[in-house]
Amino acid sequence: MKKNLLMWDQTLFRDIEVFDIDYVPEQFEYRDEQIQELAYAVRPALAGGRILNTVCRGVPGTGKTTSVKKLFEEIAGTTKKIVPIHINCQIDGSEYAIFSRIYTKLTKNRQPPSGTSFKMLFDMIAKYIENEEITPIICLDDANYLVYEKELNKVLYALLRSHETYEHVRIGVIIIISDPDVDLERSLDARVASVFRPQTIHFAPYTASEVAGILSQRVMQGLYSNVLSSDLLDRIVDRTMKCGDIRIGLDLIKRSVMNAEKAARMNVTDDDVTKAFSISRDLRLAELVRVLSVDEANVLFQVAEMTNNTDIITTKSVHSSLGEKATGYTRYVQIIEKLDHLRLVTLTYQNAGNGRTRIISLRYDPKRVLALQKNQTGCNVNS
Ligand SMILES: Nc1ncnc2c1ncn2[C@@H]1O[C@H](COP(=O)(O)OP(=O)(O)OP(=O)(O)O)[C@@H](O)[C@H]1O
Repeated sequence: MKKNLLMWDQTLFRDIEVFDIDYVPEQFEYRDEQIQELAYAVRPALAGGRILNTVCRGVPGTGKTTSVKKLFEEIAGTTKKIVPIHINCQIDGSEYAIFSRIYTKLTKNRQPPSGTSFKMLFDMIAKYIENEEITPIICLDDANYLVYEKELNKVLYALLRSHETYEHVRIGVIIIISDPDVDLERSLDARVASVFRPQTIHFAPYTASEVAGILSQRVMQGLYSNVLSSDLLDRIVDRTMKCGDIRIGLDLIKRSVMNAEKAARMNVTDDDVTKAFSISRDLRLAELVRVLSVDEANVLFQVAEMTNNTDIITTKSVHSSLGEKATGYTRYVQIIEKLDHLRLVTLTYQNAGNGRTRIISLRYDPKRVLALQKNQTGCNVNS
């Protein structure tokens, strides 16, 4: 015990921040083509023209956010006339939240006065853009959440048709979608589709050698030499490929090294990686649970509880067992469908006596879901 405490300040990390999920790496390989395409879409705005609206598609952890952030850094260093704004739609998931964020970012931290209606908020943003003579480029990251919440059309309509009311306002849009099941064309209604004809940039999953390249670069930057052997790094690459998300690899390295530090060892062992994996493999699950609203989380945890004890779980049985935590049935159905979109549960129809009943199956081990319930407040898998 004493030894561990004394050794604690002898860190094995050269720079622990390089393993953070939102870290933007200096060296960013394998995505030159996509960044070129993004730059090509934005370039007309430098000459006072229109931006080519763009959709970036690819499963989680394929470098979409980082590519856009790289482009945004470059724009910010080149001109003050184009103002890039990155919005995380997992956090800002409604039209009002998105436009408040745009206002706050444009005006550098001024909050819209409380009670401001959407129309007033939009007017303040448009006037600011006209007065400053700027062109904002809005990146709606993880816009699939807006599709689930049926907010995407409203947001795009307001952004793309703004110049009809405000002559000098031009807003460029970059959308990032990480859910391969979202059919964007079918999600757009006709009045939006008529003005939104984006180009699509595809981000394919990384190959094993690309994952190895990215992770070993991060190891060199973030760890002292010999902390992680090349054999163990290979094992981590292997697990990352099986999970299909590079972020799991980054998290796994960080946790494995923290395990070694806790045991006051100078290097990572096989056991450190195994232990770390039992947590890192749930990275995505934990991220999803963390951003659920209280009502959504209540439904998910209820499904997990019932999965532990019941064979067949139906939409009706979950709703009635929620007791005083239950919302109205219409809202409840929206929640269940959202959990299905997020691939936390699967919904299937079953023809039962008086009409069609939906069966809910949890996609994860219920114990692993319920474990997140305990640390739901402040449950941050990055720390
Ligand atoms: N080519 C790369 N080189 C170095 N690091 C990378 C590369 N691609 C991704 N990463 C790292 O992987 C992590 C995830 O990348 P990023 O957030 O850009 O993916 P994403 O496709 O936007 O994922 P999501 O859809 O979940 O938002 C980040 O920490 C990023 O730094």
